[in-house]
Amino acid sequence: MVRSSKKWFVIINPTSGNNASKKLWPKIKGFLKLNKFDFDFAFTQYEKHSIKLVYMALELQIKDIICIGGDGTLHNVVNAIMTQNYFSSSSINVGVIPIGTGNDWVKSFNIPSNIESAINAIKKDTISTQDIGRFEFKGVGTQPIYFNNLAGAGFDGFVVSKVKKLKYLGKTAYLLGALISMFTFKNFKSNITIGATEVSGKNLMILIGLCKYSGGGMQLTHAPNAFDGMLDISIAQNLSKIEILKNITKLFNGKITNYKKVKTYKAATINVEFSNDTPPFIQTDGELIGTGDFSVKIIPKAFSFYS
Ligand SMILES: Nc1ncnc2c1ncn2[C@@H]1O[C@H](COP(=O)(O)OP(=O)(O)OP(=O)(O)O)[C@@H](O)[C@H]1O
Repeated sequence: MVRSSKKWFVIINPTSGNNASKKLWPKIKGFLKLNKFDFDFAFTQYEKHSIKLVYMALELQIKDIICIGGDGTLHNVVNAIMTQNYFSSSSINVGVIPIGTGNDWVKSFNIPSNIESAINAIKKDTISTQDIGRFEFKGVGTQPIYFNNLAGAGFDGFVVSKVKKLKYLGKTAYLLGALISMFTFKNFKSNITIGATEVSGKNLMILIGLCKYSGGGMQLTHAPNAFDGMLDISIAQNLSKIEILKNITKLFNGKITNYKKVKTYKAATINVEFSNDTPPFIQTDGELIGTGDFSVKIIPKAFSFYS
């Protein structure tokens, strides 16, 4: 049950799910009131605005946040939680009503996509606390970026750069993005250090996962576990276009990690240096973040959510 003294802050990204959040907000607001949630709310007005909104809620001592949007909105909420100085990150609790295009993170935890069921799940007051990835570009002095689902460099980042323009198509945007990218993407050279293991060579993509699904339901890492204090890493080596096409269904059923040119690892850290003149795109939780040499380390049990 929702504790009567609890105050909530609801963040709505009106653009997520092809503007579905905006359309559905009156209905969601009605359900929240019906279920006696005591809440304030705000719409995001620009990219990453949810970071400021979370800071604002925490300043008002509101530690229970409801995030209405897709993976990108949740990613920004997580980044706010990991960079604020008001409370320990794991003492802030986030409920998610998933109204995005991919909605990948919620799938790992069976958080319902139906609005009423998602609210009922939050009402149960059951909290889980998962690990978070801390991504940092090397030598450029930019702030770390935190991710709660998966980071990817190479083909994966390239697909995300294409998907942005295709999101009006809904979930098929990711598959179509992968097919389009296949023809133009070029494999890249890199030196990778995973824990104490060094791997050099030409690769299609490097995936660093915490949870099971990304790219609109693809399963690209071998044994992801968001609670084991480890990164679940896949390196897809020098696959040709034909090999990508032949294996495309395996991207969705989890069997891609059995393919001979896909190597999997578990480690608490990874360092990646690119030797191409044009290093590949990188994405975290489906958000394109740029390109360059980077490192990632795990932060165990840092993010709490209603499960
Ligand atoms: N008012 C706004 N105008 C434009 N962009 C916004 C606004 N508010 C948030 N955003 C941006 O919208 C982007 C996409 O949001 P989100 O990922 O939640 O939806 P989606 O792309 O439909 O879903 P998914 O990531 O699950 O496929 C995020 O990068 C976020 O920073």
